[in-house]
Amino acid sequence: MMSKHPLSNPNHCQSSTNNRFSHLIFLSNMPVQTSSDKISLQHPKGASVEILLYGASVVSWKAPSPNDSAVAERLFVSSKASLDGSKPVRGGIPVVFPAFGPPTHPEHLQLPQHGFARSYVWTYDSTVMDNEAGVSVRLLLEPNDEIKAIFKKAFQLTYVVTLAEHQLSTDLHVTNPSTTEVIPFQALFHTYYRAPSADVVVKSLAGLKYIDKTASTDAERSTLRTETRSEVDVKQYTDSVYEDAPQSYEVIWPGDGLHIKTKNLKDLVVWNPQAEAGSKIGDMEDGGWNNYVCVEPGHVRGFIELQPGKRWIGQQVMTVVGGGKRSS
Ligand SMILES: O=P(O)(O)OC[C@H]1O[C@@H](O)[C@H](O)[C@@H](O)[C@@H]1O
Repeated sequence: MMSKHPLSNPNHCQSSTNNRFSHLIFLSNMPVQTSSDKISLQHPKGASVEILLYGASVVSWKAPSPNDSAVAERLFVSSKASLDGSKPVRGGIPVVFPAFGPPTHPEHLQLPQHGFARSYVWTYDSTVMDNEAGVSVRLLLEPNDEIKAIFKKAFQLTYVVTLAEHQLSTDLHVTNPSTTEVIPFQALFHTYYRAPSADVVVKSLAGLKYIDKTASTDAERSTLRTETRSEVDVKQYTDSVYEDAPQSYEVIWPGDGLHIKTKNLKDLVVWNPQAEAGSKIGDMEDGGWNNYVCVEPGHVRGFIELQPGKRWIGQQVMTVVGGGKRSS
């Protein structure tokens, strides 16, 4: 019996659908395609997603606008990004775990910047949902010998990517299989939205405390400031970490926009290097900073201490609202 709405039931698979017509439609559209290095999801109303197994990196999200149904790419990936697994992808949605930025926790000191989740090959686990409401897949990352050499904790990471008509959700599940040890970690979705950086603003940050990582001294970088702007722009080099944020934001520019909702991701990073810092990034295309804003929900101020046997889930839900339509 199908008692739940399909989107609320992640175990509702194509094989269990009782609608033989939608089954036929989905078979002909091939909603989930997997290859040795990539997973592609296709929604019948035109949206699509591509996920590299390397880093579980979402490298494309195309979705129609509710205004005019025109399907457009919603994410920015630098034309100089390496997509061959040789380094983390410059763009899309890299997964940051278990450390944000240069590692600071004593148990993270051997980790690279932003941790290791974005630079190892994940495995495709299953298709968790495949119906008219959405298409969803699950990927897994468990410790391999290289990870064990730099991070001593047992863990399992599960990543669920769900595509709906105007919406993309990413859920990171961190499981602690140990019976004795705690896992200290930070996590963040490093989402690069394709948007004109001269015009885009991020709303719902006024009144929040934040640190400004562009400041020139350590003392200034760690000073807690208060955001006074109701619309935060990135016309200048911006690298701000907001804490205890409302977990509901708008990223808007003339004619288009997105709404972002998160769970268990109390902090928000807004980053755009502009030419000042962007020209020093080797895999950033020339002028690439004009074409995106990173709005990155995470838990990065302080650490989550995941107790033995427990699971933590962090989620971001991104919805295209188009121009002229704003959530309240
Ligand atoms: O070059 P990376 O490691 O992908 O990091 C890019 C940026 O990522 C942001 O999340 C950080 O706040 C910035 O400080 C950093 O420069």
